Amino acid sequence: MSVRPPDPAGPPRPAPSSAPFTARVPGSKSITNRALLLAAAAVGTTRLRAPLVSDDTLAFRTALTGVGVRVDAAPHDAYWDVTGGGGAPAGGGRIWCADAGTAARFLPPFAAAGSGTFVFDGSAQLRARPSRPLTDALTRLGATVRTAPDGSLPLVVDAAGLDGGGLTLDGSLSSQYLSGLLMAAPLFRTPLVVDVAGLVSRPYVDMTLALMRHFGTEAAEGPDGRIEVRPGGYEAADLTVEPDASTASYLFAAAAVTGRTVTVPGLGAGSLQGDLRFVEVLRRAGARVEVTWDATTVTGTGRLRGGFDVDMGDISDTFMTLAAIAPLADAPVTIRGIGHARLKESDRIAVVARNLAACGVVTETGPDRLTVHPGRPEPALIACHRDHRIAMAFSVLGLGAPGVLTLDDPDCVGKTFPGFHAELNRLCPEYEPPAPGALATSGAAAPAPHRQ
Ligand SMILES: O=C(O)C1=C[C@@H](OP(=O)(O)O)[C@@H](O)[C@H](O)C1
Ligand SMILES: C=C(OP(=O)(O)O)C(=O)O
Repeated sequence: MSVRPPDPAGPPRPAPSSAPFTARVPGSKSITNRALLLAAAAVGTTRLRAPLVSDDTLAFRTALTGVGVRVDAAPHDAYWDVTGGGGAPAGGGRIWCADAGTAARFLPPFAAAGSGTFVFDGSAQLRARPSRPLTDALTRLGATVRTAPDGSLPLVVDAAGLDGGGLTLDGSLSSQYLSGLLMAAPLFRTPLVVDVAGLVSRPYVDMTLALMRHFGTEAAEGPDGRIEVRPGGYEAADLTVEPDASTASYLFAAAAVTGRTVTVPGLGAGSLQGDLRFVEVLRRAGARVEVTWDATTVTGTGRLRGGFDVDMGDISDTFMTLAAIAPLADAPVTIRGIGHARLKESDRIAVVARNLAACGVVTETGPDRLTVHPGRPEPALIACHRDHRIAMAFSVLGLGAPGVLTLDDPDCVGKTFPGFHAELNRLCPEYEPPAPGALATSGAAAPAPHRQ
């Protein structure tokens, strides 16, 4: 990736176009992977329109086809037809989760409700992420689960169906354990009642419950917060996947930083995704935001207002988008409630702080917070740590500080948005996408630095 610095000898760079830009944001990873699972468990064939096609969803789809689920893709992946088995998988298999947290947390409960021996593994990055709350919960429900000594991947599930019962679950590290258990629960022999403590990322659980309802199963949530799911299974139900709200955050932030107008159709007040609330944070930073039922538009001023403190615990995938552009604000910005973001593709608080420090920007961190001070970024090599969101967030910072930033691994965006660099270039022609294969991934042979 590269942003051409203005050439002092050349003609002045034209001001950013004020014409509204309609962004092409690919489908939601979280909706695609939930819908794949629910359709795989359902009776009948579900047409999943506009699915996300990226590393995480292809890993999830391959995992399901590997255990006997049929997925027929239309030309150019306009839709996937998923023919469910009307229950949990039988016969066992080896399941490669790659880097996908959703695969590692949603598929073991689904398998445990079936029969056979299932072996789950993933990349070194995924192995480093915690699974213990989920594997402990499955064991308490009667499953036979073997894990690495720290409770994480690789794990082996000897499945023979599951009874439900009462369960207390620690939700403070990730909400994905709860989502995985809830989606599998209609396939259990008896009702499951879950009492969850310290839940982070709550909007993702609401998305889980809404999609379960779409596929025909209603979970009951009591006033005490307990969630009950009765046996019953799922029915096929066609679905159009919304654009991904976390992905849209980079294009909205680019609008805020460069003074452009960006509209994302298909993503509005009717969205299932909590991460759309990121636009409220941009509003606090001075951008104009319009949310209709089915579209969202952000218009930037080219200047960012700081001096605020925001809890992003429910929408932590978007905290890096704010943190990376925060040096361009006129006063410090503090982001709180994001301790669990240390357990994702990278320790995101530490990695953001180190990359901002490399740019000469002052930050302060705590176990679950980050403060970013204003500063003009200096030339730096951004260490992505194979984290797609670090790469995308710092690319947007580069728009506000032309000529100074280099990503060590631009291709890691493929986890959720393979076309990211091309789309940012379509919005901001001054942004030069990296040439394919021009850069090595981190950890491989020394990358040829790519200047922004
Ligand atoms: O359920 C989901 O689809 C997700 C939940 C969130 O994880 P945590 O619950 O671990 O915060 C989010 O970060 C992840 O990208 C997707
Ligand atoms: C945390 C993320 O992914 P996952 O947990 O699904 O691997 C993410 O996409 O930012």
